[in-house]
Formats: sequence, structure tokens, C-alpha cells
Amino acid sequence: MVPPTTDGGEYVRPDAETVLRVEGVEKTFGGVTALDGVDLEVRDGEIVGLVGPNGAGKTTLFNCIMGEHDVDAGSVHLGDTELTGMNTPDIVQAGLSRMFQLARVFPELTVRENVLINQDHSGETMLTTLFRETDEEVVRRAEELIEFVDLTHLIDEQAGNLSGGQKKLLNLACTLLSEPDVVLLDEPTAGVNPNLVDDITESITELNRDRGTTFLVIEHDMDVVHEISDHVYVFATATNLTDGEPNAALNDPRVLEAYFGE
Ligand SMILES: Nc1ncnc2c1ncn2[C@@H]1O[C@H](COP(=O)(O)OP(=O)(O)OP(=O)(O)O)[C@@H](O)[C@H]1O
Repeated sequence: MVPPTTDGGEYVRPDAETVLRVEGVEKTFGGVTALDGVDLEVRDGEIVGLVGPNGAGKTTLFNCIMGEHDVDAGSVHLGDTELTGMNTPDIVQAGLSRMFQLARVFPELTVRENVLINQDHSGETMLTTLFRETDEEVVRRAEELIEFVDLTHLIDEQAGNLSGGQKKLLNLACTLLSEPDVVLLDEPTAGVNPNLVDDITESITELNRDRGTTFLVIEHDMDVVHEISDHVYVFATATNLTDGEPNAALNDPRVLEAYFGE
């Protein structure tokens, strides 16, 4: 990873390799144009924020990147690999991982089992993955991730007993087991008790700083966007409005107009 640099205190986009590239993506649902020619790039080692009013198309873009929707036009690349047209498991295998807005856990399984079920299960179902003998190295990594998100004291607890914020932290650990090149986070702090918001933002920034994990993050909380993002894309009604360093992008008059009618 090439670390982001600063120039007089201002973030300068690293001259690093572009790991995720979205070009001209279009998606319509019946008569609704959800994405109308979206371009976006995430460079190695960055945390990139994605903001925009409700209905702007942010989640649809994540679905298109992860292969959950076919795109009508345009392309998505991860490094040199074209993801367009690939199915979701193959996209995960290629190096992308996603955390959903609503935490998704298996409530009857323990915290440890929830992480382990995310190991590579090509050719088998998730459950048979869990019950086959797991590589010691994978178990060690799962336990290390659980420790990283501060859930070791709950490692044998059923995930259904965790709070909403703890489930999000668990989901974050789950997305990391496959050692992805880029992690997509859909509103990581939404619905989380304010006490745990800092734990989540700290986990994201530590993962980025200490392990070089690259993130693309949809977030509505502007304080969080300012705090964690190196670069921000702003969407309005199905397309890019602007992008740049957080202060500049979020104070762009077109953004203030789209958000606040100023
Ligand atoms: N499966 C679908 N079928 C029909 N319309 C859809 C579908 N998914 C999204 N849309 C429409 O596409 C547009 C973009 O929605 P999307 O959920 O991507 O926006 P968003 O920016 O993620 O909004 P929010 O911030 O509220 O999550 C909206 O008009 C939405 O109603």
C-alpha cells in the first residue's frame, strides 16, 4: 500500500494504484433510473466516503459492484479483473467484501462460528463449511479479528444475544476473514448506540492505518464522514455530483443545494 500523503495539512490523493474502478455504470428498475453513468475510483490504502440524499443510488451501486444486480451499461474492475457480469461468490473470491446496513448474523451460532462461516466455501454450502475441520490458521485469524473488534469476551456467546452495535462489529470481523482488497461498508454506524459508534470508527481507521485495508463507505453521519474519509464522492439523483477531499466536497455549493436547498 502507498500511504496517503499530506501537503500543508491537506490530504493529497495518493498516487497509488486504483484498486476499484467503476466506469459509466447505468441501472434502471422499470421506469426508475437508479444509476445514470456513475464513475468512481478507490485507490489502494484509501478510505473513500460515498454520500448523497436518500434514493440517490448509493446502495444500488454497492449491489452492482457486488454482482447482486446486473448493470445495464458500464463496467466495474477490481485491479485488472473485470467484475461486471460475475456472480457474488466469485466477486468475493476476487477480493471484495461487503458489510450490510442491517447487521446480518446467524443468531443461533456463536460469535466465533459467525466469523468462521465466512471462510472460503466454494463448492459447499455455508453450513457444511462450518462443520468441516477448519484450518488452524483460519481459526487463529478469526479469533484475532474477534479480538480486534473487542468481542473476545463474547466469543462463545450466541450472536442473537449481542446488541445492535456489537452485531455490526461482528459483521465487520466477518467481512475481513477473506482478507479482501477492498471492503464496502453500508452505513456502518446507522442504528448503533452512540457509545459504540467510536468503537466502529476506530476499528475502521485502525484497520486502514495499521493493516492497509481499503474501504468504500456509505455513511449519512457527516461527522463520521469527515472523521474517517480521505476522499468523498457525493451523489445526487443517480449520478456523481462532485468528489474531493471531505471539506471541499461537502461544502461545494451544489452539494449544499442538493442537501439543504441553500
Ligand atoms: N430493487 C429495486 N426495484 C425498484 N426500484 C429500486 C430497487 N432498488 C432501488 N430502487 C430505486 O432506485 C433508486 C435508488 O435507490 P437506492 O436504495 O440505491 O438509494 P440510496 O442512495 O441507497 O438511498 P438510501 O440512502 O435511502 O439508502 C430509488 O429511487 C429506489 O426506489
